[in-house]
Amino acid sequence: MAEREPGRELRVGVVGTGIMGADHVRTIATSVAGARVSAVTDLDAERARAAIAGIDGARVLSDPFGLVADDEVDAVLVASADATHEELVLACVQAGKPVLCEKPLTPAPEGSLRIVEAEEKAGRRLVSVGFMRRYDPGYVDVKESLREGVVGAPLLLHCVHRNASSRPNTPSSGLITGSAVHEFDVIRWLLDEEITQVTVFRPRPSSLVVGDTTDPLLVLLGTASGLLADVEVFVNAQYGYDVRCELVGELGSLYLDEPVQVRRRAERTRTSTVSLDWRDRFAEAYRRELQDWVTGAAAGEQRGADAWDGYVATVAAAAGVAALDKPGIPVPVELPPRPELYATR
Ligand SMILES: NC(=O)C1=CN([C@@H]2O[C@H](COP(=O)(O)OP(=O)(O)OC[C@H]3O[C@@H](n4cnc5c(N)ncnc54)[C@H](O)[C@@H]3O)[C@@H](O)[C@H]2O)C=CC1
Ligand SMILES: O=C1[C@@H](O)[C@H](O)[C@@H](O)[C@H](O)[C@H]1O
Repeated sequence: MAEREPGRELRVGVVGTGIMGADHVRTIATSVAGARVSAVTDLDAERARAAIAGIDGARVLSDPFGLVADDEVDAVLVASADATHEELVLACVQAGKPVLCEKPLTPAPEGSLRIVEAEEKAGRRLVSVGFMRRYDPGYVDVKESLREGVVGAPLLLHCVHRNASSRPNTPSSGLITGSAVHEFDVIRWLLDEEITQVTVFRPRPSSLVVGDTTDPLLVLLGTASGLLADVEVFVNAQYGYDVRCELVGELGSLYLDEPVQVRRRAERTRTSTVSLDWRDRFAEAYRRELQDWVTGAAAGEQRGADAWDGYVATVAAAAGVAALDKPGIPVPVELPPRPELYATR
C-alpha cells in the first residue's frame, strides 16, 4: 500500500455505485471529515459517472481490481452485489488496504471464513463489515442502557424488520441472508453473546407477494445464556420501512421505535411519517459508520464489525436458511473457536 502522508485525506475507492454505493459516495463527499472519494467503479459506467457528478477529483475506473490496486486509493468501500464481495475483499487484504464491505460479508459462511483466514495469514485486521445498526443512536442507547443495568438482566427481545417492498423474485432465503442478517448481528452485539439456534416459522404468506417468496417469516433465535429473540421479517409490508426492537429485562423494557421527527395532531388524529427505506431510517448510522471507518483507517485501526463478526452472521444466516425447510424445528448455529486476531476489540 502506498504510504499516506500524515494529515492527508484518506482517498477512498468505491466498488459498486448502485443504491448503497451512491449513497455512501454522497455521504463521504458531504458529511465525513478526513476523507475524499478518489475513484469509483461499476459494471454500469453511466451509474458510476452519475455517482461522482460534482465531486472534485473523483475518477471513474473500469476495473474493480484496478481500483483496489490504484496508487491513489488508500481504502476501499465494497458496495457491489453480494456475490462479488469475497474476491474484492480478499484483493484488499492482499493489497494491505482497509476495506469496508457492505453486508453480508459473503453470501455463504465458507467465503467469509476464507476472508478470516486471509486476515489471520496477513496478521492484521483490515476488514470492516457494514452492519451500520451498531452506529444507530437508538441501538447504541439500548446497548448502553442495558450495560448500565437500567432494566436489569435481559430476558427477551422482540424485533420487527419490515421493508415496503422487496426486489422482484427475491427468494425466501433472501429474507434471511439480506434482511434478518442485520438482526443476527445486532442481537449478538447488543447482548454480547452468541446465537446458538435458529427456528423459522412460515405464517400464511401475503397475497400481495408475487412468485414463491414466503413473506412474512417469523424467526426465533436462542442464545448461549438461554435468551429468546423473536424477529418478524416482512419485506413487502407496503406501508414503508419499519424497524423496531424491544428488549425486555427483569426490571423494565427498552423500546426502540422509528425515530419520529414531527408528530402532527389535527382533527383529533395523530400522524407521523414512516421511513421510505433504510437510507432515511439509518442515515445517521451510515454517516457515523463511515466516519469511524475513515478515522480508524487513517490511524491504522479496524473499527466496527470485523471479519469474524461478518463470518458469524453468515453462519447464523445459513442456519436460518436451513431452518426454512423445516418450519418449527430449531437448527443449531455451530461456530469454531474465535481466532486470537479477533480477541481484542
Ligand atoms: N447496510 C445496509 O443497510 C444495506 C446494504 N446493502 C448491501 O449493499 C450492497 C449493494 O446493494 P444495493 O446498492 O442495494 O444494490 P444495487 O444493485 O443497487 O447496486 C449494486 C451495484 O453493484 C454493481 N456491480 C455488481 N457487480 C459488480 C462488479 N463486479 N464490479 C463493479 N460493480 C459491480 C452493479 O452494477 C450495481 O450498480 C449489497 O451487498 C447489499 O446487500 C444493501 C442495502 C442496504
Ligand atoms: O440491508 C438492507 C437491505 O438489503 C434489506 O433488504 C433491508 O431489509 C435491510 O433493512 C437493509 O438494511
